[in-house]
Amino acid sequence: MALSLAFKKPSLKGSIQVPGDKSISHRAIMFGSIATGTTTVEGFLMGDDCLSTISCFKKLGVQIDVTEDLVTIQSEGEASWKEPSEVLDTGNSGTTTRLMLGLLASTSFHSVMAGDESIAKRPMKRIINPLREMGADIRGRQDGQFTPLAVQGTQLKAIDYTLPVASAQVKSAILLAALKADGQTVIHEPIASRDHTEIMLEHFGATVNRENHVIKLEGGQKLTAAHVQVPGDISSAAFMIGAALITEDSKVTLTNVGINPTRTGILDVVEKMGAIIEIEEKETAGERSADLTISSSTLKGTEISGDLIPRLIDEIPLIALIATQAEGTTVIKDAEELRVKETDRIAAVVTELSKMGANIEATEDGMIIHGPTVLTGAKMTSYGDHRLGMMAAIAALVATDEVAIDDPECISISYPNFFEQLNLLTN
Ligand SMILES: O=C(O)C1=C[C@@H](OP(=O)(O)O)[C@@H](O)[C@H](O)C1
Ligand SMILES: C=C(OP(=O)(O)O)C(=O)O
Repeated sequence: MALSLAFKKPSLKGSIQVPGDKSISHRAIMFGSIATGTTTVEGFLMGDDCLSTISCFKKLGVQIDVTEDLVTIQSEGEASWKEPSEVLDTGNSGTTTRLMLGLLASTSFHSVMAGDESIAKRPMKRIINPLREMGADIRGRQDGQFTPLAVQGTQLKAIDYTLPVASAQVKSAILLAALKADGQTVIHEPIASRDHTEIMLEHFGATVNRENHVIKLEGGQKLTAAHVQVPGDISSAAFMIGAALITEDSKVTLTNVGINPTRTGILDVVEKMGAIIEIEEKETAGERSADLTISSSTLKGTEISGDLIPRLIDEIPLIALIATQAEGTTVIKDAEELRVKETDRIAAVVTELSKMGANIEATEDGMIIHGPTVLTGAKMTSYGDHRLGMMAAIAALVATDEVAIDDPECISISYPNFFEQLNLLTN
């Protein structure tokens, strides 16, 4: 159902707590299902993607209870998992699909995994190639490049592997498979990607050796249940950061936002563009978090490339939008990974922002944006991609006319109360 947004150049004021981090929420369910005992998760993201992860592990026989404030996982470890009689449906979630492959590959049973039409187009051989080197038996379309994927679990062996792409999903799938592999697995990561898996392995009692972009994990380690405190998702917070920056007379506080350094590229970039942003770090039991206070700012263009890209990969649609309001040129390079997310996010961002009058052009591995430009109303397509839907909604705040979004429901993939919170800040 389409949604029409017509803001009257609003200012944003107030304080909100964005929903829990999607990457950490996925991993809390996975590790709670691997560990022996009762794991509790506070601040879990009740978004579609993370609910897909819960659904898949319930089909493996893991007991998972969900209330508004707490998710409780009771498991006797991977050995207690049951061979699923149903297809494991991963919905729209690349993280669920790819990390589960690492776990299913080392079980003692057969399983089949499939997702939605977006997942069916996303590359899986980047995961299956290293898992096959470990001895995994995985079949799928085009020799395992695409779902549906059939996995015959087996005993795996350790590998020494250099990641061909800066992907935390590839790294994490190998680490999860390595937990039950014979020997020590070594992963070389030329460019750092988010390290939530490494942190959570240690949180659940495993020993992980990390130095100079090399990660070593001994197989056979047992994990023990734990409590997980999930901070707010900085990838969701990014949209509210951008909203405050590009509107006039705004001041917004986002409480308890995760500031894991492998995820804070967005903060580095907006500060370099001239953003007025206060960061007050909090004491937490889990990963680092902070209260962020963002005020309307005059922004200037910048260049975003190299090692910075994996630290803000999901924020690039939002960054492209704020670049349309910045003085000068913004160049985004080395971001070819965007072409294999839920959509081809380079093509989609350029097409959609161009509809609103943005001066933006696509390159093979990124985009170039000239600003500032006045954005007009338009009929925006989300392509079923939550981050495109949110980009369109934030763009509507500064558009001269009404903005229609074709599938606003897709935003619940990662931010189920997005419109509720946006309305709270604009009223
Ligand atoms: O490991 C994760 O939780 C994620 C890793 C990233 O994907 P890649 O690892 O494919 O870059 C990111 O785009 C995704 O939203 C979540
Ligand atoms: C790409 C994303 O997630 P996933 O890879 O889990 O689908 C995202 O959240 O932008």
